[in-house]
Amino acid sequence: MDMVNANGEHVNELLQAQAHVWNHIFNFINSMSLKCAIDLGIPDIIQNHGKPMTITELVAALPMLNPTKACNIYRLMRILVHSGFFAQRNLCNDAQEDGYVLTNASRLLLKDNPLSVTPFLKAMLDPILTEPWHCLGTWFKNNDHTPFDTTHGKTFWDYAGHDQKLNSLFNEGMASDARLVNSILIDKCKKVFEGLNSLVDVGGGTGTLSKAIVDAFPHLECIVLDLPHVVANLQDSGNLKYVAGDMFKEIPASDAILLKWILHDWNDDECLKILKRCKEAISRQNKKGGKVMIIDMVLMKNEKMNGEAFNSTETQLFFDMLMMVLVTGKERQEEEWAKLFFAAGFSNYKITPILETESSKSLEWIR
Ligand SMILES: C[S@@+](CC[C@H](N)C(=O)[O-])C[C@H]1O[C@@H](n2cnc3c(N)ncnc32)[C@H](O)[C@@H]1O
Ligand SMILES: O=c1cc(-c2ccc(O)c(O)c2)oc2c(O)c(O)ccc12
Repeated sequence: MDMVNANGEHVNELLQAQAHVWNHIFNFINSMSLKCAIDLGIPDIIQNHGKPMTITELVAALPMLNPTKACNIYRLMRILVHSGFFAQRNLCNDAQEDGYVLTNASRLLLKDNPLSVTPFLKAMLDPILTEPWHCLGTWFKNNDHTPFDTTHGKTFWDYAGHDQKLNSLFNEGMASDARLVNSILIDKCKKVFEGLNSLVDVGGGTGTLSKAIVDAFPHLECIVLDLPHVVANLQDSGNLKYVAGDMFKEIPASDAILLKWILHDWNDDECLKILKRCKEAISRQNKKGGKVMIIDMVLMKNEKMNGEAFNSTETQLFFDMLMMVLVTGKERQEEEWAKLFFAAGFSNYKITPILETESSKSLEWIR
């Protein structure tokens, strides 16, 4: 029944609006509850238990747990069951107890899972990366390039270059996410690598994708170009070489260039500079031209955003805001990508969707 209050407002609509606001105020609690479970090592403890784990067994297995806090672990597990990171199974024992089990989501958080997203979670939820969100409003009124700059007084990249904790957290986070994409990428996009003799993975990080590529294409000479603090101490192996450099200054000559999650870090002018350096590198190697392979997100069209694809829309918009807060980048719709490519002098492009929230673009540049 739709009650109307003394002010003539529809109470149900008011309560729904308040619930919507509360949900958005407290959304961060899901992220921080998950981070707490990782900090306590709960997914691995349940995995190592080998069968559904009762709350009593879980509490007993938590290292360094202050006994006075033990009574609150069930509350943490309750919200994580609700958000789909754990489930409960009846043990069918005399006490008819329930035990916690992992779900597909928490299996991706196990330390030994090669596709583990835990490094990525730790990077994204580290205070260095979450603090800038408090400066977003201030940033809209100041002259800083990013809220990250407002918070830390330097760019995300400069900070990573001087803070080993952020550097390793971020590089491991990218590597863990890259592992998830690599197998899909090499299976689905094998053709783009065929016929190439050389490839530069620009901003290739610690080389997770490049290692997978040279394993799949042993004849390919591959260079990972990244900032000195990223590739320092990384050893060349076989036809994979690490080069410290700045993609805005020079990119080693090559048949092809790979840009995975690079251009979304940068504004349009910066992207044009990167793409022009890519063209120079290819032109030095092969006068007939070559290709730039871009693995990045293609934002869905506005009308689709308001349509059925709610979850992937929200993920895409999360990344777009992340790029606004941490770096000078943005996520782009196809029209925005096309405008960039043609402004950089490329003659055409082809988009090959890889994942629901991301697509790869293989740029063909013919002189
Ligand atoms: C979002 S990460 C992507 C890493 C990797 N391509 C991947 O997909 O996992 C962006 C990368 O660009 C690198 N980068 C930033 N500025 C750079 C520059 N001026 N020259 C070369 N690499 C740079 C960073 O160090 C980082 O490794
Ligand atoms: O937190 C980050 C996450 C990502 C990221 C991770 C998985 C994806 O599938 C993706 O498309 C982007 O990219 C970043 C980045 O590019 C930065 O420069 C700084 C931070 C991040």
